[in-house]
Amino acid sequence: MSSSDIELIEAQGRIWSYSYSFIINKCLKCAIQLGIPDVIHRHSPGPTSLPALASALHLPPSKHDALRRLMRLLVHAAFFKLQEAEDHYYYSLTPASELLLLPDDRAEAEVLKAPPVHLFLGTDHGSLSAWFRRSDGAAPVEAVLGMSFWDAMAREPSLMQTFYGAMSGDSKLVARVLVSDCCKELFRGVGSLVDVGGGTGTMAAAIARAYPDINCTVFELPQVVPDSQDQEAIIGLPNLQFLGGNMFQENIPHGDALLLKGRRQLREDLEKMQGGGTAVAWQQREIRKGDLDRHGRWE
Ligand SMILES: C[S@@+](CC[C@H](N)C(=O)[O-])C[C@H]1O[C@@H](n2cnc3c(N)ncnc32)[C@H](O)[C@@H]1O
Repeated sequence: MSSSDIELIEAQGRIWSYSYSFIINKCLKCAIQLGIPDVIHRHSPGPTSLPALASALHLPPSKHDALRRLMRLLVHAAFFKLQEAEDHYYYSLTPASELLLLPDDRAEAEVLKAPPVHLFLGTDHGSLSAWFRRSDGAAPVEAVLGMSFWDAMAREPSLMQTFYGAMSGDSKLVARVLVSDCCKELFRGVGSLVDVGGGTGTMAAAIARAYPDINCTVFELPQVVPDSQDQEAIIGLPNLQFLGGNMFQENIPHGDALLLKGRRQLREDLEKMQGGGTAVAWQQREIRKGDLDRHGRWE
């Protein structure tokens, strides 16, 4: 085989691989909808055999082999662990599938929560090629919904509750690391902090609680900001307040530190928009979740 053939085979494989990458998304959604993580969890501490899994899921025998294949793919994607013994398959959870357990089954239900996967898995975001042909400035999701994602969500209270609940769960985990001793240095000299797009205030509340001398502000879309009585009831910290506003239309309040959790692109957009001379000075300290991911510590 010539070297150009090898290149062609590799190129073909790449196309197949990316064309089929939607399968993992579909299989993950399917596993969540069938309740596979919860069934395996209830069988623990031992792993769950394939027949036990199929029977607990009430699947017809004609689908047992398809279940084995579904699990094989999800094992490959590290959502489950596989043990094989005497031609039998046994499955157990991994940290990723533990996060997918229903709240009642989750050991740390209050602390950990999966990202709102069901909102995104299998979602039809419309045709990206059609979006490229549009001359207006709408984001792809706006082109499909006819409004921003946030406005669409504001019309569906249950969706809002799910989304912000999940974001808050995610923040609890990150906040636990952020206020631990290893990150103390980050807060030295900070007298005020603004959590931009800070959701329902979980992260800012954790910081305000750990550092009573830091004055924390959550800057959020007005529809997300709880009313003042609720703020008192939910959080009740003297050094934490909410401010409603749109960061793309209004100045972000001044703070010694700006927190943009895990939002690199947003940070770049804001840098462009704010230019110089506004409330935000970008030499101010930032706390970025991505930095923790890359280096295992905060910069
Ligand atoms: C992905 S969520 C992150 C929430 C929170 N920072 C966290 O990490 O859990 C993005 C947040 O940005 C807020 N947001 C979106 N557009 C905004 C805007 N124009 N001005 C202020 N906040 C905005 C949303 O309401 C949402 O809470």
